[in-house]
Amino acid sequence: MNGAYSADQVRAAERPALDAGMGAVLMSRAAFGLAVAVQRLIRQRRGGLYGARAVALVGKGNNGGDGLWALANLARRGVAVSAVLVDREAHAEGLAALRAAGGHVLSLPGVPTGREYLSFQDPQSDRYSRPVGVGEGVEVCCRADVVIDAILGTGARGGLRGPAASLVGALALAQAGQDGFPPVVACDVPSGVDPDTGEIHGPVLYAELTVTFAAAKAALFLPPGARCAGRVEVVPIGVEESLGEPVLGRLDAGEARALLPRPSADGHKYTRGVLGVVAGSEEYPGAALLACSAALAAGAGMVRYYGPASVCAVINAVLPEVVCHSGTAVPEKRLPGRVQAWLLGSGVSGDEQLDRCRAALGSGEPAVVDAGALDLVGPGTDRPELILTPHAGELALLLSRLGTEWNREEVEARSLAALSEAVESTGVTVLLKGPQTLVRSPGGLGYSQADGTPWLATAGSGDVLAGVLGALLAQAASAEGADDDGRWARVAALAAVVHGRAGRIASGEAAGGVGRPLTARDVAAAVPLVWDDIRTGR
Ligand SMILES: NC(=O)C1=CN([C@@H]2O[C@H](COP(=O)(O)OP(=O)(O)OC[C@H]3O[C@@H](n4cnc5c(N)ncnc54)[C@H](OP(=O)(O)O)[C@@H]3O)[C@@H](O)[C@H]2O)[C@@H](O)CC1
Ligand SMILES: Nc1ncnc2c1ncn2[C@@H]1O[C@H](COP(=O)(O)OP(=O)(O)O)[C@@H](O)[C@H]1O
Ligand SMILES: [K+]
Repeated sequence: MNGAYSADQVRAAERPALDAGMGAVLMSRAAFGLAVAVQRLIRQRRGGLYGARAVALVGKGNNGGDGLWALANLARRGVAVSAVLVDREAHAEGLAALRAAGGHVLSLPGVPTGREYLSFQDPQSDRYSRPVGVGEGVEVCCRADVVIDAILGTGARGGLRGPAASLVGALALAQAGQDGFPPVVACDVPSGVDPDTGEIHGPVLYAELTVTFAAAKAALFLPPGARCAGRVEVVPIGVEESLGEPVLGRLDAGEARALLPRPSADGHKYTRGVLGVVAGSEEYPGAALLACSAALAAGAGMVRYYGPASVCAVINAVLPEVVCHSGTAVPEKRLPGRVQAWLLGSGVSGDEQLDRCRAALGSGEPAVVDAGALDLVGPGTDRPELILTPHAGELALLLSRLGTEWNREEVEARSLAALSEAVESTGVTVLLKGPQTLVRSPGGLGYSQADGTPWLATAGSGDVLAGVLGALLAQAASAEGADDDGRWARVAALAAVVHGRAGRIASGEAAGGVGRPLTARDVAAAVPLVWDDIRTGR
């Protein structure tokens, strides 16, 4: 499984090699991987390396060291390279290598002393270091074919400070306002992003590519930092065996393919999983229709729908396969008919539908708890087999109801903290929807999936996800074995894969297209195609 690791885990994995005096070897592997990725990017854009310009923003630590060694490598291949030092120290060997390869060294003014244009403090080679102000630093970057962001890596604490913050702030403005701003390649993690939480404090550049070493850092899987990282390429440096368990997993195509349920030769509809759906209402019948069609499309053996007679009529006019029950729920009683799992809450409104949700929750089967039913889950519920599916706004409301005030923006800025708080307070599994879908269950491994497309941000898309997850949950609950602690988070992550890939099929991106608008119905219709699409393990 693809996994993401904390800075401490990566440091611990590197420790034996560092103790054995192999620090320079690890750095040369990292820098070589970075240089190769930058060369590829330059070739794609210009056809060749000769005459190309690369600039690296260089911090004081080993992240800056990687950037300096990578520039030296690029210089030997004909690229005109410059380092902009943003701190008053820099990795000494990396700097010497860059100078030996003919690279230029520029340094920002040292802000704290108040002395203007303080040149880089290196007595042996001062003459090679040209002081530049922030404005010139920006110009140098704008003229480059690629900008390497090597200010901070796993040693970052808090947002960028001092001269680095001034330069990156000005560059971020240029990047936001200028079409021709060169692509940024982040070294290990985008500087200014917390490597463990993905939180952003202060200015940050949006990378087209992040070249990360040994393994992805957690920030590359976590919003909002992950949105600054672009494509992520992992460069092995020889310490991977010592990494242990990741803090966040990500199902790849091969794993998802192995997990997708398939009927056994002697299976029947009940062994394939019966899903009970309490969704929609007279006000929002569409949510029920979308959830039921997605559940059928994701392979449920049977879908039973519970709701008002008028919604049953709408559903059966379009989906005759669905078995509808329009009787009202008797408090404290089970709803009629056996099911293996529930989908509750998408588009529900009114007391009758909420009573049905309560009855279903009381039955003890696993359940997807969406939208209107989220209010029924309280602190200390302690049922990992309940999977909540809020988006950021709904999670903020849930957390506020549980006792800590959050708003949507805060959840988006600190999504891992918000998710963890919800899981710890309720004791249930939570899937947080968004460009990266995050999943966590009590005590279990978390997942971050990024399989979709922004075209999925369309009304009803969440109802389709809930339907897919309900069907996969019913199939998982009816399957024998596989009753480990991680199964609820895993099935939720799998649903995010199916939903995301169905979105990419519906938008044309899975077939190599640039993307086109889609409707939630298109996504539901594409769900069965995921079983084919994923077979090649792409
Ligand atoms: N170890 C290895 O073998 C390998 C490591 N590798 C590479 O090393 C990177 C980790 O290097 P690192 O540990 O030197 O930390 P790094 O991220 O460069 O920060 C350096 C210094 O910056 C400072 N600083 C902190 N926060 C700040 C802020 N907000 N704003 C401004 N300054 C701030 C802080 O200094 P302080 O402020 O505490 O004096 C800190 O000490 C890793 O990401 C990878 O690229 C690879 O080559 C593979 C082999
Ligand atoms: N920018 C994006 N990139 C990829 N997927 C997205 C993006 N924005 C939203 N999504 C996905 O689209 C779905 C939207 O769900 P939701 O917000 O509940 O919509 P609705 O309530 O309209 O059904 C979620 O599965 C979410 O992960
Ligand atoms: K960096």
